[in-house]
Amino acid sequence: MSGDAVTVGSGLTPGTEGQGAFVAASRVILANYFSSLSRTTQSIAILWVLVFLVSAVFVRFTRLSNVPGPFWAAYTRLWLSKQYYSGCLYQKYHETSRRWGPLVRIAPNRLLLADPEATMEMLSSRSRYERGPWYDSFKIDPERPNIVSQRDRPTHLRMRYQMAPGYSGKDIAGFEGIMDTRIVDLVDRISTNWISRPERTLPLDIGRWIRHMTMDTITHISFGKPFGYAENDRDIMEFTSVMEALLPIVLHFSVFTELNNILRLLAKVGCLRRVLFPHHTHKKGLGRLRAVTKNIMASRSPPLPDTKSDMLDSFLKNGLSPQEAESEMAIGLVAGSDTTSTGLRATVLAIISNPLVYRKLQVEIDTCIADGQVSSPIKDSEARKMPYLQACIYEGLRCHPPLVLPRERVVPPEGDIICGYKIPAGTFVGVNVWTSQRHDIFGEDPEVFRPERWLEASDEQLRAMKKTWELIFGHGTTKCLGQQVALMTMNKFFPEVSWNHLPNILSNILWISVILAKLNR
Ligand code: HEM
Repeated sequence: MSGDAVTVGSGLTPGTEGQGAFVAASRVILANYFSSLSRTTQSIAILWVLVFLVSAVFVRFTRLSNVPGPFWAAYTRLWLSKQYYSGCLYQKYHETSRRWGPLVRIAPNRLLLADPEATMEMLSSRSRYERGPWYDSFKIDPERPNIVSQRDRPTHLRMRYQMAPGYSGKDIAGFEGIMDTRIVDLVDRISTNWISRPERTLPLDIGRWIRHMTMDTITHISFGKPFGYAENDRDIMEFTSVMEALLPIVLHFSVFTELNNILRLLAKVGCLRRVLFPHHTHKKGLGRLRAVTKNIMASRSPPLPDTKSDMLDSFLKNGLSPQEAESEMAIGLVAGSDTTSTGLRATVLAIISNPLVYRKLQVEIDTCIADGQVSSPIKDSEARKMPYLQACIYEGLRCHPPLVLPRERVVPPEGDIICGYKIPAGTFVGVNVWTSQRHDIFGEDPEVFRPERWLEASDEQLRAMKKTWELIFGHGTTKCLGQQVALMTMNKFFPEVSWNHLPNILSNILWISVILAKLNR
C-alpha cells in the first residue's frame, strides 16, 4: 500500500512538491508586496506587530495567569473565534470545561464558568456584576438598546417592569386559549395533510412544523393574530433564514466587541445605517418585521383599550415609546422562537428515541384521559400535575438547553473570588449552561436522557436539581421573561400530539425529518 501512496503535487492537490512550490510562490509574493511598501509603512507595520506581541505576552502573565485554560486562549481571542466558527460552540465549551475545570480562561480577558452555585451568585439580583459589551452585538437599533442588549441596570429594570405584564400573559386577552388554538391547529394540519398511506409516503419535517407553530404562537400573542407560518407552510418575511444567516456574524461581533462601536459610528451615516441595521425599507428579516409593527401601530387609533389585548398594546400602555415597541417586538420574536422550538424538537427526539420513556409517557397520558383528569385541549394546570410528563420536559431541556451562549458579565470594581481563583475587576465571565446541566447534582449519569431521575430524587436533591435546572432560563434580574410561554407550549404539545395518535406518524417520520434537516443544513 505504501508503494502506491505517491503524492503528486500539482494544481490544488496538497502534495509535498505542490506545497514546496506554493511556499516558494508565497514567499515571492510577500517579498514583492513588502518591497512595494514605503519604508515608513513597513516600520509602522513591524511596530504594530511588536506592540501586539508584547502586550499579548504582558496580559498573558499579568492578568488571570492563575486560571487554567487552553494555551493560545491566553494570548489571543482567535482561539475563541475558532470555537464560535466551529458551529458547535456548546460542545467545544463542554470539552473545554471538562478538561480544564469549572473556571477556564478562554481568551486574554475572558473566563468561562460552569459551576452552578457560582453562576447563580454571579447572576443574582444583589450581585454587582453587570452585563458586558458581549451584549452590544444584540442591538437592533444602534442608538436604543433593547431589553436583551440593555446594559444599564436601572434602565433595564424599568424596561422589565414595563414589559413583564405582556410576557407573563397578565395583559393578554385569552392567553392560554392562544396556545390551545396554535397547538390544535398544528395537530389538525398534520392529521389532515401528512398521514402516509400504503401507496404514498409523506415525509413530514416535524422540526419545520414545530418552528411554524412557535412563530405563530409568539406572533399571535404579540399582535393579536398569527402571521400564518403554518397556514402558508412558509418562512414568512424570511425571518428564520435571515436569523440563521446573521447569527454567526453577530456571534463574531460578540468576540471582537470593538466592532460594535465601529458599527455604531458608521450607522450615524443614514445610508450606512440602512445597510448595517434592520431597517423599515428591508424586504425581509427583522427590518421587515419593524415595518410591519410600525404599520400595525399606525392602524390602531388611540386611545389604547383599557381591557386586555395583545403584547404590543401592553407595551405601549405601560409606557414604551412606539420606537421602543418596534425593537422590542422584534427582539421578543428572536428571543422566543428559536429557543422554544429547539427545546421542543430536542425533547421530542429524546422521547421518541427512547421506547421505554415513550411508552411510560403514553400510559400516563392515556390514564389521565381515561380517568377524566384532563380537559381537551389540556389545561396548563392539568399538565403540571402529570409527573412523568413534567419529568420528560425537565430532562429534555436539561439534556439540550436551547440557549447556550455565554452572556458575559463584567467583574465589579472590587474584584472577586470565583471557584477559589482571585479575579481582577473588569474581567468578562461567561456562563456554560451545557456543562452546568451535566453537574453531578443530577446523579452519576448526567449525560443520559433519563426522566426517572426527577422522580427518584430525595426532596433535598430534587430542590437542588431544580435550582440548577432553572439556570437554563437565566437567573436574577435578567431571567427569561418568556419562560411561562415556553413551558406552557411544551406542557400542551406532548399530551395533544399523543391523544391524536400522532406518535405513529412521528415515529415513522421523525428520522426522515432529522435526516432531511441534516441534509438541508
Ligand atoms: C425554552 C425556551 C427559552 C429559553 C431556554 C430561554 C432562555 C433565556 C435566557 C437564558 C435568558 C437570559 C438572558 C441573559 O442572561 O441576559 C432569556 C432572556 C429573555 N427571554 Fe427567554 N428563553 C426561552 C423562551 C423565551 C420566550 C418564548 C420568550 C418570549 C415570548 C423569551 C423572551 C425573553 C426575553 C424578552 C428575555 C430578556 C430578559 C431580560 O433581559 O430582562 N424567551 N431567555
